[in-house]
Amino acid sequence: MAALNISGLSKHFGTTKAVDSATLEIEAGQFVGVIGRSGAGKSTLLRLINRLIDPTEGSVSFDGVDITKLKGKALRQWRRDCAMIFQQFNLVDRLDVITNVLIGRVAEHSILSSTAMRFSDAERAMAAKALDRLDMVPFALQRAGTLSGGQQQRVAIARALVQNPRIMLADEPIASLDPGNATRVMEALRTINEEDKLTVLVNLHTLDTAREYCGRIIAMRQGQVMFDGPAHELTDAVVRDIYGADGLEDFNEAVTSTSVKGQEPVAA
Ligand SMILES: Nc1ncnc2c1ncn2[C@@H]1O[C@H](COP(=O)(O)OP(=O)(O)OP(=O)(O)O)[C@@H](O)[C@H]1O
Repeated sequence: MAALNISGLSKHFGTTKAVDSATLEIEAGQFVGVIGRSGAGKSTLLRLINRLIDPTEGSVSFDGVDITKLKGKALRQWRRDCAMIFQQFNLVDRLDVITNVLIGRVAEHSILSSTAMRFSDAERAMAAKALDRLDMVPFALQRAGTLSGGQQQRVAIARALVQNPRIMLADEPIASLDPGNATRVMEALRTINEEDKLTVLVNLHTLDTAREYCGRIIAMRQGQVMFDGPAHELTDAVVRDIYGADGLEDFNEAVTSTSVKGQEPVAA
């Protein structure tokens, strides 16, 4: 049985079908890229999986458990199992890096101990190990707000790792980064996928990145899954079929637009 089974999943916002009857099976340990233009439904799909939102129709199950039906403690446990990386990192700028990573452990604590930021030595060791995997130990005591975007995203990945997740979801994790930092973040996700055999589902605007890192690509358009297969099968011709003549240019434009935040694109 696949680790993640998505069946007839839909989410409507008024008349907008953000996700429209998606059916997907994702095996444990896969590195899956979800691509599509802005508004295609990629974020909504991830938010349905981690239960930030509830579906209009359909189900999502993980290892045979229907997570769309979870409530209370079981739902909180699922949110811990299902780590989420966001485009804007969501770190606490004024706190140092190691404390931001330890926030990934807060769900394991009582309200009192988490408010007081009391963490065990074992948890501190876990946070240090996660930072080490992301080459961020030298920054452990620096305030998160002083780091570059790429460094902040690596801290966010470390924070996700200390949750001991069973699946990692990343919603456009490199959309705000220059190409060099984008590569480091994607490499970090790849290493985690390979070493921990952790299933990674990552939303991407850029086709080239998806082809380079993701063994499997899911292409969405207007809420629907238009392609689901190995990266090498998503040829330029298939992209044109799905997205029309402008499809490739759109995705290439997305590559350029991610690289303009004050930095020149790095030559290939
Ligand atoms: N909370 C909401 N209320 C109303 N409409 C929404 C809401 N969330 C998403 N939508 C709509 O659902 C559609 C899919 O949005 P979604 O954010 O999932 O797309 P996306 O592919 O992730 O786009 P982007 O790359 O811009 O993040 C869009 O038309 C969007 O406007």
